[in-house]
Amino acid sequence: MAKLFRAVIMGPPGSGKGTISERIAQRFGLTHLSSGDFVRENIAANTDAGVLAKTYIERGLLVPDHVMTRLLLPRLEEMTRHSWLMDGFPRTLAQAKALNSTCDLDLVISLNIPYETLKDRLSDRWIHPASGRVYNMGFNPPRVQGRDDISGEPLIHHDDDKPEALVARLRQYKDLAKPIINLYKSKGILHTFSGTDTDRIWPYINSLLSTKIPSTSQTDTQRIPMP
Ligand SMILES: Nc1ncnc2c1ncn2[C@@H]1O[C@H](COP(=O)(O)OP(=O)(O)OP(=O)(O)O)[C@@H](O)[C@H]1O
Ligand SMILES: Nc1nc2c(ncn2[C@@H]2O[C@H](COP(=O)(O)OP(=O)(O)O)[C@@H](O)[C@H]2O)c(=O)[nH]1
Repeated sequence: MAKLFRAVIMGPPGSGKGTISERIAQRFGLTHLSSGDFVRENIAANTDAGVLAKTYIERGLLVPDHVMTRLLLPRLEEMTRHSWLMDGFPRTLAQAKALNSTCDLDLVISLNIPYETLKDRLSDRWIHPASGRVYNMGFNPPRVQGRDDISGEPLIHHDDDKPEALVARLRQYKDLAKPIINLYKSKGILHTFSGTDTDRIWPYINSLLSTKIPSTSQTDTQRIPMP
């Protein structure tokens, strides 16, 4: 069997983690794991961890580390036969250390996007809450305005994505991400990409991954929903 590939994508809110993760998943056959989607699935399924997580999300807070690690790490341990890309985790140094003790990461992508760009993108971000599908009125608009392409259900705009909330979210990201980025830098697995357009950053990420992911694993792996 080809060597498995494990990667993490980091970046501030609106930096394109979800958009780029989808492209990577399609191009390289990695399973895209999103911590936010996973939390939402647990909330919908009313699991103990989901019920607890909801109380934090409703207050606009991060879910505590012990809840996140309890939710995610057992799932990762089960994914022994799949290459994956994790989006949204780790968000704290404690989470990064817990992840370290579960698996050896091959690569970390860090997105470095100017504040003005984030502000513009998020003020135009529309989400289908049930699936987590994301649209942007200029960049990837839905086929029917205000409606999800697949389900036809209404799209929503999060209060969190308004410019007033963004400054605080960005500050929190910077504070929490700094030690994580330093950790991955010291391990020699950090790759940072800067710019204002996903379409311009993508070719660099694509060529980096082409050198790292053996071609056999690109065909051996398949996309599966998270167990
Ligand atoms: N690794 C994590 N640690 C703590 N809380 C998390 C983590 N991942 C997700 N969450 C919780 O789930 C919520 C939704 O996560 P998700 O990543 O979808 O959206 P977000 O925080 O708006 O991020 P972004 O704007 O970067 O896409 C977060 O706001 C947070 O409360
Ligand atoms: N205008 C524009 N919007 C983009 C670009 N890349 C992503 N987006 C949109 O910006 C928003 C944030 O992207 P997303 O992938 O959700 O970022 P995340 O918060 O880091 O996961 C979404 O509405 C995307 O559709 C880009 O290059 N230009």
